[in-house]
Amino acid sequence: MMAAKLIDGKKISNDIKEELKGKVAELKNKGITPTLAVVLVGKDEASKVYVSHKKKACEYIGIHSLSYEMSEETSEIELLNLINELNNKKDVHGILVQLPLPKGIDEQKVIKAIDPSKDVDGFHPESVGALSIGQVGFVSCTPYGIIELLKRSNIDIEGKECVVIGRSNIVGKPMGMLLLRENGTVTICHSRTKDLKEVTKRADILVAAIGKPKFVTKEFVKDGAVVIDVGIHRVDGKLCGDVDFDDVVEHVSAITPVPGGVGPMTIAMLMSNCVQSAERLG
Ligand SMILES: Nc1nc2c(c(=O)[nH]1)N[C@@H](CN(C=O)c1ccc(C(=O)N[C@@H](CCC(=O)O)C(=O)O)cc1)CN2
Repeated sequence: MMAAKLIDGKKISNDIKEELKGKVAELKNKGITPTLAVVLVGKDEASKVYVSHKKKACEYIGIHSLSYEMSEETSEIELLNLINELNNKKDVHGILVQLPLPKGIDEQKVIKAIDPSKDVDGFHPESVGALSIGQVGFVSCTPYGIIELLKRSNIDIEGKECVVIGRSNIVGKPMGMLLLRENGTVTICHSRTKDLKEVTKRADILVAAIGKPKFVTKEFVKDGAVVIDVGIHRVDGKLCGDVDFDDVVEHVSAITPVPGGVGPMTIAMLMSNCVQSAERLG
C-alpha cells in the first residue's frame, strides 16, 4: 500500500494560463494581439463544450478568438476554402479545427490544408515530422501537456521505462516521440500487443490512451509506477478514464485523475502553442 500523489492537471493548467497572461501582455505592448481561429463543424455535443472551453481560455489569457461555426451539411470544399482564407490572414496566428469532423469530410485532407506555421494543434504531417526529427514545430497539445504535467510534478523521464498504450496519431505516437526526446526508454503498445500486462508492468511511467473505460487495473501496473490517464468516458452518468483509478491508486506513486488530470492540460497547451505562434509570426 502506498500514498499516491495526485497530479493536479487543473492547478497546473491554471499556472500555465497565468504565465501566458504575462506573455500576451508583452506581445500586446509590441502591438501584436495573438489571434486564434476556432472552427467547429457540425453538432457534436462534446465538441461544442470543448470549443466553448477553448474560447473561454482565450478570453481569460487575452488571446483574441475568431469563431467559425459551420453546419453538419458543410462540404469538404467549403471547409477547405475557409482554411485557405484563414491561412492568408496575416492577423490570424493559429487555426484550430475541432475534431471529429462530420462523416464525408476527410480529416487528414483538412489537417493538411492548414498552414504548418499556424497549426497550433500540431496535427499537420509537417509538425509531426518535425517532432520526430527534433526540429521546431508545434507539438500535439495532449501529449505536450502530459510532458508538462510530469516536469512540473518533478517526475524525471530520463532513463525511465515509459510505456504508452495506444498508437493514435494525436496521442500515442507523438507521446512516444516526446518521451524519447526526454531520454525515456519508450515502448508503444496497442490492441495487437502480446502479453500486454507483462509489457505495461515494466513501466516506470505508464500512459493509458487506449480508449476503453477502466481498462488498466492493478494487474497492468508495477508497484510505485507513475500512471497518466488520457481517457475520458461517461459511464452511468459519471466521468472515468482508461484507468480503474480506485483499483490502482494504492499501488502507484503518482496518478492523474479524470476529470482534472490530462484534459485541462490539452487546452492550456493549445493556448501556449497559440502564444508561441504569435511570437514567431508577429
Ligand atoms: N482539434 C482538436 N480536436 C480534438 C482535440 C484536440 O486536441 N484538438 N482533443 C479532443 C477533445 N479536447 C479538445 O479539443 C478536450 C477533451 C477534454 C478536455 C477536458 O478538459 N476534459 C475534462 C473533462 C470534461 C468533461 O466534463 O467532459 C477533464 O478531463 O478534466 C479538454 C479538451 C478531441 N478533439
